[in-house]
Order: sequence, then structure tokens, then C-alpha cells
Amino acid sequence: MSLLHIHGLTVTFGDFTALDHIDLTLTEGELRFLIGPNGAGKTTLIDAITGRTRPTSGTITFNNQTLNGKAEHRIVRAGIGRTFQTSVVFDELTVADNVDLAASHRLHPWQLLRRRRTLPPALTHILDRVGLTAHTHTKAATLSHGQRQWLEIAMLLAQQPRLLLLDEPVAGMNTQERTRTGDLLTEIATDHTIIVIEHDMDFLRRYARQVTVLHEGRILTHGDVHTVQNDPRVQEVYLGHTPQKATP
Ligand SMILES: Nc1ncnc2c1ncn2[C@@H]1O[C@H](COP(=O)(O)OP(=O)(O)OP(=O)(O)O)[C@@H](O)[C@H]1O
Repeated sequence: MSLLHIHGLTVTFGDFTALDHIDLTLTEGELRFLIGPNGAGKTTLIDAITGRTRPTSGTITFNNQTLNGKAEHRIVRAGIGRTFQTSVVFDELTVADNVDLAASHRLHPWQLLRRRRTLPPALTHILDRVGLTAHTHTKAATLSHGQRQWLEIAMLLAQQPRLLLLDEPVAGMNTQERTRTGDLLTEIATDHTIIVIEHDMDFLRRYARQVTVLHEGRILTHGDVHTVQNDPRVQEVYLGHTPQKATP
């Protein structure tokens, strides 16, 4: 079943066309990687889906609702959550408080007034899922880079999204953290739909299933990792030339 359907999406900034008639359909449970060289339009696409940037034309439909013109917070409520390239974690709060705060937009005001002494089971489960249970009462400021990224994912999950949009989740991570993140995304995709923007090709080869390639605001190609990697147009966009076949 299609969860997200984008048709003819165009975004212009003045005379500049950042997205040019994008068509994209995502089915429930997909783990889709979105790649493309700098300036291809990846962030603009995520911004348009989440209501941060207004489309110039085209339609975005999520779970049979049209998102065009909806405010960002209403799109979050509709079930779409995103991470940003810059952190949204509150350093002075504990891991538990950050997750609790992220979940609070779904709470009734009287629930907020009665501040909770212990995390509700759903949030404890989320911390367990991202591997931060041992750090429940740790101040976010003291977390490692990887743990901080996982906290951001936990904060997203606390908002109960059906679709997660992750912007370069393994940027700056070491090998171990990348592996942990890849496994985590694979596990989260068992009951969520995910779009990941990622530049890291090793990570892509290991964890991507379907890949969409953007270039100069258009979809260059789409397919499984092997097909996309061997597409000469993709190699040209990334390398600036089509690699020559080795002579026998
Ligand atoms: N608010 C804006 N005003 C004018 N131009 C913009 C604006 N936002 C993005 N652009 C331009 O749109 C193009 C696409 O930008 P975008 O950030 O979506 O690319 P990207 O694929 O995410 O690149 P990167 O990998 O470098 O983050 C770029 O040329 C960028 O300069």
C-alpha cells in the first residue's frame, strides 16, 4: 500500500528550480535511501514533505491526506518525523527528559502538569530499542556523538511517526557506530517507513534496499543498490565521468 505519494513536485526559489517535477511513491515499510551530489535537492525534498518549504506546484499525499499547505506541526501530527543536520537535543536535560519532551506534543495538558516521575513503558521501550537504557538518567551533554544521534532517533520515535526522514544519520560516526545505526534502521523499518539521506557509499551498499538518485532537482534513477551503482549515469554524476571498462 502506498503511504507517501508525490506527484509533479516542483520547488523554485526565485528563478532557480531546486526540484523539477518529482514523482515518488513510497510503500509502507520501505527503507528508502535518497542520494545525490551536493545541491541535488535532497534537503529541499524533505523540507517540502515536512512543510518547511512550500511547493511551487505538484501534490504530496501521505496516508491519503494532501499535505500541501499544511503547517509543520500538523504534518508531525499526521505521522511524519524528521531529523535535521543540526541537533535538536537539549544538552542540559537527561536522555529520559529529552524523550519525554519529544513525546509531550501528543499529551493532554493535564498530563503535562502532572510531571511524570518515571518514563511510561512506551518510552522505556524506545530507549531500549535504540540502546540507551543504561543512559536513561545521563545528561545529554555527556553522550558520545553516536549516542546523541540515537537519542535523536528515539525522540523521533517518541512522536509516533509512521514515516521517518533521516538526514545523514551516520555523519561523523566511527565504524562501530555506523554498524549499530545500520542495524537500528533495519530494525526500525520493521514497523516504520524510512527515507534516509546519506552520502556514505559503504553504508549504502550494506544497508540500502531501494535507492532513489536525485541530480539537479530531478530523479536520475531509482532501483536496488546493485542496479543504481552500476548505472553509468550515476557514476558520471558522482565521478564526473563514466569509468572505462578495464581492457582485457
Ligand atoms: N532557501 C533557498 N533559497 C535559494 N536557494 C536554495 C534554498 N534552499 C536550497 N537552495 C538551493 O537549492 C539547491 C538544492 O539544495 P539542497 O539543500 O536541497 O541540496 P542537497 O541535495 O540537500 O545538497 P547537500 O548534499 O549539499 O545538502 C541548491 O543549489 C541550493 O543552493
